[in-house]
Amino acid sequence: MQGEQRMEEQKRVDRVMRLIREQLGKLLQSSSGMREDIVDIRKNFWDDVTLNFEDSAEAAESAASLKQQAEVLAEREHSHRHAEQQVKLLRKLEQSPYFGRVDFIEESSTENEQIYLGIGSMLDETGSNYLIYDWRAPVSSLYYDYSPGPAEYVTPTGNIKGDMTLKRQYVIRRGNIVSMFDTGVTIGDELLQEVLGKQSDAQMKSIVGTIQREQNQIIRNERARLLVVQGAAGSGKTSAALQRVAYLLYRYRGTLQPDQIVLFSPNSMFNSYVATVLPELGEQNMQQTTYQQYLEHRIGQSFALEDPFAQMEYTLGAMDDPSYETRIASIRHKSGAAFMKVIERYVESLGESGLLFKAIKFRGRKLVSAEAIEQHFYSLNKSYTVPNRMKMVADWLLKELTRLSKVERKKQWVEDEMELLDKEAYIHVYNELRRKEGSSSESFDEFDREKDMLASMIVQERFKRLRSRVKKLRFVDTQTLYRRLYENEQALWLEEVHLAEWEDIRKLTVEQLYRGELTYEDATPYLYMKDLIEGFQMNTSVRHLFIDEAQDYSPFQFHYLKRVFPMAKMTALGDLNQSIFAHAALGNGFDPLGDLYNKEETETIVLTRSYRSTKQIVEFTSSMIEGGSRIVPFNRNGDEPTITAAANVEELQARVAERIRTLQGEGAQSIAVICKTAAESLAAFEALAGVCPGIRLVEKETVTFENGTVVIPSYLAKGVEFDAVILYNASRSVYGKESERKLFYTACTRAMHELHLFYTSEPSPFLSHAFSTQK
Ligand SMILES: Nc1ncnc2c1ncn2[C@@H]1O[C@H](COP(=O)(O)OP(=O)(O)OP(=O)(O)O)[C@@H](O)[C@H]1O
Repeated sequence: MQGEQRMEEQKRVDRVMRLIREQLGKLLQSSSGMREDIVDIRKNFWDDVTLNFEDSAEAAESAASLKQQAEVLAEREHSHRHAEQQVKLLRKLEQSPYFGRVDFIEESSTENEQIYLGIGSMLDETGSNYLIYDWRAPVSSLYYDYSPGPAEYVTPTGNIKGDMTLKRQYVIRRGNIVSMFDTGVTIGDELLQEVLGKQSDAQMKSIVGTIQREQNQIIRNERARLLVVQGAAGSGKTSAALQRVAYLLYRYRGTLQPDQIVLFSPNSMFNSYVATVLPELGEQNMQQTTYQQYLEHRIGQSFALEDPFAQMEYTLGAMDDPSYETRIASIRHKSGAAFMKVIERYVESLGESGLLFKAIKFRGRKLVSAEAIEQHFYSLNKSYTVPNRMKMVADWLLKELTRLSKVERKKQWVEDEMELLDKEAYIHVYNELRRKEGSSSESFDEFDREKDMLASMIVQERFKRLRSRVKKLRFVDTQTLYRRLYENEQALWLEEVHLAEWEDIRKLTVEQLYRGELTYEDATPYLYMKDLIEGFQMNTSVRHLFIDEAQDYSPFQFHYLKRVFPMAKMTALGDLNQSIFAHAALGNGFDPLGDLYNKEETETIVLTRSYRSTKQIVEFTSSMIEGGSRIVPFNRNGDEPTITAAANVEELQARVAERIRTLQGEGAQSIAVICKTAAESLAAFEALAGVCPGIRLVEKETVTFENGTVVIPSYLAKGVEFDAVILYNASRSVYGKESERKLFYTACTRAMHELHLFYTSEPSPFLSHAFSTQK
């Protein structure tokens, strides 16, 4: 029976493969025809339109002809792009046409329909029956959500109920069924076993064939304004997020463009790590960025801006700094949503008095003084908001500039510059005058008017920068205003800051700001203040915001993002056990998303099954954290993690090098030596480079993720995985403080198949459980 079924299925695969090849052949032929057409049209574009501008009727006809030709070209280009996408999809289907099947009898029918699922849809030769359904089609969710038995799926027009009579999975390679099995459980473990047992790629994998039920809920969620995914390390949060992007682009094709989806990822290297997953699914990529990139874009050159990794290096390594405790308190305080209130009150008070402006200067002279701007601002009706008044000030300044530019034209410097003008400028002015006055006049004041015009041209050119600065509201002194927030010790806006450390935080911040430094914890509050004064720079075109590693964002940052992207639904994916930033490191109840949206708009999905690591590694790592017993390992066995003691650093390095060579010898594709900080990484790299050829150092500037052997600081390894992880120095002296527990856990959970830890003198206390179970 089994054999017969398999033969039947193979026959179907053969038929589908034949059709794929036929369709591919036809498409290639017609698409090459289309390409030639396009090249032809582009080449002969101007020959095929009739251009005649003699009178208005002729000109209108020319315009129509031009438009028509452009439309033909656009239409061909569109069809060609579509054909190309279709070719790409068929090429992928040719590798493996489908991975699953469900048989389903709808409640109102007796027909047992067979639904085959693949990475894209395909119709039969009649064009009316689906041979393969796209995995994102409504009916396909049956496969992910149910076992055989009563089942239903959601369509845009309502729910369809029925009975699933069969669920089958396939592994098909180049047109041959390699394996096939019927499954009772949601998605059979056998296939997952096979997928997870593989070596890691340099890029993230697409998981369409083995998406789990809980993951499917994330992927297809359409209701929630805020979808929170709290999932254990390696539970597929990032994977599900990427499939969700693909799903949304499919579900809303035609209305949702890839650039209306933004993914905030933990670092630039991570972008290259996930970059290829979506094209793999046949989609163009969404926009990817990091929070730091956004800050840099907004803050520009105004300050020397610290990045989150520099902040992390400080919190991990600068315990000897006398201001250390103050800085940590400062980070915590400025990360909270309550601090937003302080800034709001401050800006409110600025509406009454205290705003600071910069004079508009030109050639070393003040054109409009700061006092004049201030006076104008406060003369405006106070019932207008601060940003509205700011806009009015800008309009007033632009008018002032127009007036002042006329005065400026008479200045000697203009005369001087005129002498230096080249011939083209003169010709240009001459022609302009002719154009304005018609060809007739050769009047006596010609020379004066030419001079006037040249002067106006020179001044206008130089005033351009001033105007653009005014339009950007650069006349507001936001840098000093931010410092003032801290300078005044008894200010009203600080009323609610009941913090023992506040006095020290205040002083420390003022010092930093005097030095022109803006710390990472100050960056978002600064922007918030700036936006409250100048008006929010909102992005209303983005419809979906994905925040990966959400636990690394502060509540303040989340509220801020919500304001910047007011039209976007938010999907926040995180693991509180991997909260490695100082603002969260100690608070176990830390919940950055607490009150972002109200309850009706928020949905939370918890993932507890961990797919990345072997059972042994999951059991080992989950013993390090509170609530770790809730993490369910996927049933995939491997070697126990090892913990090796070394007498001193030299021996530790020799042992690590030996382990690397063994792993390389065993064929591990990706090996990471994870260190705590950048400084430790550099030292490790220098010690290992001579003895482990090909080893590379990953730094925060590294932008591409590649396979091989790397030395990497813990916080850059976030979100990424490796076949084997070596924890370079798991000594108590390195990971001893409670606040380092989550960092340690994050580092260890990067391992897929093997985990090896090394230490000198005393092991980290986070390993105590591992030791007690070893004995
Ligand atoms: N349904 C699935 N089928 C096959 N592989 C899966 C599935 N879900 C997750 N994986 C694999 O598990 C690994 C971990 O997934 P992913 O990186 O998305 O997890 P994560 O929750 O974002 O992890 P972390 O928080 O630790 O960075 C990846 O190799 C991914 O391909």
